[in-house]
Amino acid sequence: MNTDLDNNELLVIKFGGAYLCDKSKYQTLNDSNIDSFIEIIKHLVKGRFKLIVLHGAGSFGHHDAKKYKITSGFNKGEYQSDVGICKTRQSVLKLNALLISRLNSECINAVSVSPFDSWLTQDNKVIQDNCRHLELLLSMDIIPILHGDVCLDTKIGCTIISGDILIQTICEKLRPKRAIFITDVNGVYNLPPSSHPNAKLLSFIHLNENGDILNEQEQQQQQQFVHKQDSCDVTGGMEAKIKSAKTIASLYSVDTLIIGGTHHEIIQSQNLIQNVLSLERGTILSTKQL
Ligand SMILES: Nc1ncnc2c1ncn2[C@@H]1O[C@H](COP(=O)(O)OP(=O)(O)OP(=O)(O)O)[C@@H](O)[C@H]1O
Ligand SMILES: C=C(C)CCOP(=O)(O)O
Repeated sequence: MNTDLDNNELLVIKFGGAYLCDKSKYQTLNDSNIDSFIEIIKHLVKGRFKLIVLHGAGSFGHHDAKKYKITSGFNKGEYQSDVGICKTRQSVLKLNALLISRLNSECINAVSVSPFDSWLTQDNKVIQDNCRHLELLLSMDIIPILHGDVCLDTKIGCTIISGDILIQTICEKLRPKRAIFITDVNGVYNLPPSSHPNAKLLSFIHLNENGDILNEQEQQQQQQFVHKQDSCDVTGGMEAKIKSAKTIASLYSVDTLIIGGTHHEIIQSQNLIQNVLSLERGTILSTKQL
């Protein structure tokens, strides 16, 4: 079967758990943002983009993973990791099944491609992925839906693999036109926006090939970008997202956008980058001078 991809049509898009859920309340959805999730995907499909979609776990996963210390590795006696693995997976699969059933009911062909069965890490480094499955599904016009998940680890037994890490490997292997992170804030701010009402949105983070920030002001502010999250999160929050976005943009030369899910019109537009810059909504990370 011919699976040659026109990478110019491929978007890899991660919907954050903070956007889809209320992260502070166990297994609680954000219903209006789930409606928007469906609308955004519908429009992108209509716009003839090929899509790989990922979603975070939000309050369907982080709470269980934290309680059973899944990121500390397998320890049945001390952490009850055996119980924790089952509970965490049950939680995140609940969210995944719900999103897919909503998509399917809108006649969007989307299937679950859980990382748990096919990805492996060694001491938290990815050593096996399912990108070949993703390519085959794309050639069949089926949208693969991945999610942050429990991952078996050949050294420590088990860990959590975030959607922010999955998207890195996917971009490395499939080199899409663009990677998009959708979350509950407008983009990356110079200061944590929840505790700094006057924080400034950074529209463009210019990087060199090593992932170093080139714009002077943004470089100076780098240390202040993030703070410890208030919400329940085991995968590093915004800090991990910025790190992942920097890797994707610099090492794999894929222009990357971090944006709030309320900006539908921008996410769906063909002229995405220009709109983000001119309307000052969202943050673009790129090695090019845009
Ligand atoms: N400098 C910053 N710029 C933007 N957001 C920030 C910054 N520092 C901290 N944050 C916080 O990061 C949060 C989003 O990160 P988080 O990891 O929770 O998102 P997510 O990817 O949507 O969730 P999940 O990890 O469950 O998939 C925002 O709610 C925001 O308050
Ligand atoms: C906590 C679990 C199960 C996955 C976390 O994935 P993320 O929300 O994408 O960071």
